[in-house]
Amino acid sequence: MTTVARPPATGESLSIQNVVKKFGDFTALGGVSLEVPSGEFFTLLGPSGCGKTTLLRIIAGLEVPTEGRVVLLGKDITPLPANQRPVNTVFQSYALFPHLSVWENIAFGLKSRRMDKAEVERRVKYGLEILQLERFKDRLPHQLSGGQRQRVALARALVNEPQVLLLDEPMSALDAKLRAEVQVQLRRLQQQLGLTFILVTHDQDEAMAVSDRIALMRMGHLEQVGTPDEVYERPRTRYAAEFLGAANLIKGLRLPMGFEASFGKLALNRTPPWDEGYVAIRPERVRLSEVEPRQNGLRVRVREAVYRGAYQEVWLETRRARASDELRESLSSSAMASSSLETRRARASDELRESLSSSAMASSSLEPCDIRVRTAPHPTFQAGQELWAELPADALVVLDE
Ligand SMILES: Nc1ncnc2c1ncn2[C@@H]1O[C@H](COP(=O)(O)OP(=O)(O)OP(=O)(O)O)[C@@H](O)[C@H]1O
Repeated sequence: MTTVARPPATGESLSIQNVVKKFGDFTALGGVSLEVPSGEFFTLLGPSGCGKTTLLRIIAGLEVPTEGRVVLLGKDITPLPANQRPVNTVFQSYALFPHLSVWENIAFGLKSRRMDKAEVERRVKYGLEILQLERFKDRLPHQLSGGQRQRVALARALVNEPQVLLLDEPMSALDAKLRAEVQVQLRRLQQQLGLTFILVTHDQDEAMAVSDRIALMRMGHLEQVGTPDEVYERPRTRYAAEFLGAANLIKGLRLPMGFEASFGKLALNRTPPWDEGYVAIRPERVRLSEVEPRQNGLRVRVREAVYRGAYQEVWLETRRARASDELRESLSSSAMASSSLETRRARASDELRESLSSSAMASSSLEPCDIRVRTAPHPTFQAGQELWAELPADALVVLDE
């Protein structure tokens, strides 16, 4: 790819100020505020229907906000129609003209703006070069692969020299392998050009791979905004922890020096803001060993271990989870003789009581808890194996809600 000097960051930004969007009685965006510095790759991430496309369309000028403003480089662009904004959008469908060649597709918008012929030539040549499309310039869209079509759509948007490029799920039509390639190209292109890119996606891997910052959206609100590692390593809520990869969510009670879960006490690095709530730990942060760790060690039993090539996924049952499973089993067995039922019920509930490490716990709503671990593929673990699991304090994230 051609090397183009990245312009110095101006520090000026796209500013979304208190944007509300209502469709009749339905509130699609409930007061969203955001600052995106120039030259940033910013991603709106969230599940279907959370409002990310609506926000993108408001930035593009394709939708009018019910309340709030969109300010670009210090100028309020809220009243400007789409074609007068220094913003271009690449859509999911690419929307190429099937009867026009690659060259003509890229030139189309420029020509319709009655741009000088020499300038059209210069810009199309630049677009073909930056997206490595020179060899395909005379082909029709149906003679291109999905990835090549996607690059034509990008070139067509870039030749308009927008200040902000909006990307609405531009990779969703590509297969997984090609998508990963295009992600790398897109990131490299954005860094070369130093343009502001705003991407909409529901794919968390994609968001992590390309973005400087991610805004995780939930039902018309921003749940959390941060760099990929901030949102992954330090999710603030259960929703954020679960949306960005797998997480063990452990419910418990605040103690003066930590936290008490159904299976025992854990040291934390931060005092929880609640009396009863959740901490999270990523499966790859749990350590397994034969020897008791110095801190935050749990005696566990392997419920299931699945070999996945590059890693191994292990489900562990904690002592409390096991005791309560046994209790449930013994209570639900109708075939048992009533005398033996009484004995077993008494034994199981004794075990359960024993495993409750505090009296506060007995009255709380703490659920038994399995721990999911992602670890090296070897040595392989076996179902039934007894082990120690360490939940390091620095990997336990106290969730606010
Ligand atoms: N023109 C419209 N009229 C009524 N409701 C709409 C309109 N456009 C969007 N909505 C609703 O607003 C909500 C947000 O839609 P939006 O398209 O922004 O979601 P999204 O997060 O981009 O989802 P997806 O990933 O499925 O595209 C949805 O519940 C949708 O049904």
